[in-house]
Parts: sequence; C-alpha cells; structure tokens
Amino acid sequence: MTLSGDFAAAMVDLDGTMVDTLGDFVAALDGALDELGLPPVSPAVVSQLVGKGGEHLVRGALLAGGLDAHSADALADDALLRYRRHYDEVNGRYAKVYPGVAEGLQRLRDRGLRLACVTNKPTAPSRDLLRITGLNRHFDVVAGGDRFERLKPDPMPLLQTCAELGTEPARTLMIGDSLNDALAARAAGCPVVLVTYGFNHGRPVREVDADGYADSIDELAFA
Ligand SMILES: O=C(O)COP(=O)(O)O
Ligand SMILES: [Mg+2]
Repeated sequence: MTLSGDFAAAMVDLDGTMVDTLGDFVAALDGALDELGLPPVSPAVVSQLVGKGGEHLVRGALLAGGLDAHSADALADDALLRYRRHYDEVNGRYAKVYPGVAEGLQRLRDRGLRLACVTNKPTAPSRDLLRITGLNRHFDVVAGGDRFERLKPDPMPLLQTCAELGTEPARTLMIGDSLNDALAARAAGCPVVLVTYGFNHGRPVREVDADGYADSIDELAFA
C-alpha cells in the first residue's frame, strides 16, 4: 500500500506485527498454569488475549481455564510472577519473524525514518527478543509497556515515544496489528497502518479504522 505524507519516524509494534510470539506465550502460560495445578490453554485462546499486556493475558488464561472472576483475581499476582519467569526462560524459543519485516524496516531507515519499537510487552524481554531475532539494529528506541503509566490503547506510550524521538505525532507513522494500536494512534494523532497477519484480539483487522492495511511491512511504499 502507498502512503502519502512527510514521515520523520515510525513506531512499530512487536507481538503480531514484527514477531509471531504465540508459541512463546503459550509455553510460558502453560508453565505457570501447570505450577498452579491448572490445565493448559489452547493457542487459539491465547492468540485472542495477546496485545493488551501480561496482566490481561494471565487473567484471561485463568478465566479460560475455568476459574471464576473472584478466584482469577485472587490468583492473578502469583500467576503473573510465574508467567513472567517462564516467559523470560522461553523468550524467542518458538518465535518467528514475519516475512518482509527485516526488509521493510531497512527500507524505512533507507528513507531516513527513525524507528521505535512500541509494545505493551515489558522493555527487558522486548529488547531480548529484538536481539535474538536480529531486529534490534534497526531501532533508535525500544519502549516497553513498563515505561509508561498507561498501556496502549492509551495514547501515552505513542506520545512519549514521539517526544523521545523528537518527532511530531502527525509525522510519526504507527505500524501495528490490532485495534489497540489503531486506537492509540488515532488518539495520539499519528497515522496508522495495520498488518493483516497479526493477532488483533481474534478479530478481522480490516474491521478496524486505520489509514491502510499491509500484507507485509516490506510492502509499504511512499507517494
Ligand atoms: O500484550 C503484550 O504483552 C504485547 O503486545 P504488543 O507487542 O502487541 O503490544
Ligand atoms: Mg501487537
């Protein structure tokens, strides 16, 4: 797809946009659930829970495992700690970079855009995953969810990242895979393109209001 505008930078989401991390999420959740004596959750359920941060993922997995809301809330903090420990262990093991990502990021850089990774995943595992996949060399900034008071879909992570990049939101393209990214971008005043292969909370991504949709980051062209 072709974008028109004078872009100074791009903010790129991580899970579902650059890297298919479903296998890592499933393995880490299963490790935590097993310690708690709970059954594993299916990848299909996990894929609908990804993108809104670890708290949302773990609570959703507990509910999907049959716990009622009260029991899920009571277990949530403990389960989250176990999940994060397992995630750090498996981070990158089952992850796959989507086709066209490395090439697409290189093309954005060749156009002179500065790049930031803006994800609801915490910063440390995000940096590790970008290093493991070799994508880290493209990024000036890696902004994980723990750096901000509020996660996407709040515009705060995008606005603060634009400030760090020194770019105006209107000239900073958001590339994401979900409603979460699109809502954050709209509220921040950033143009937004959604990739068509990601998670989007289990819903068709073209239902989401965005400036465009791309089958790969490498497909992005500029007028
Ligand atoms: O939910 C998460 O932990 C991360 O999701 P995101 O990289 O798509 O923001
Ligand atoms: Mg995502």
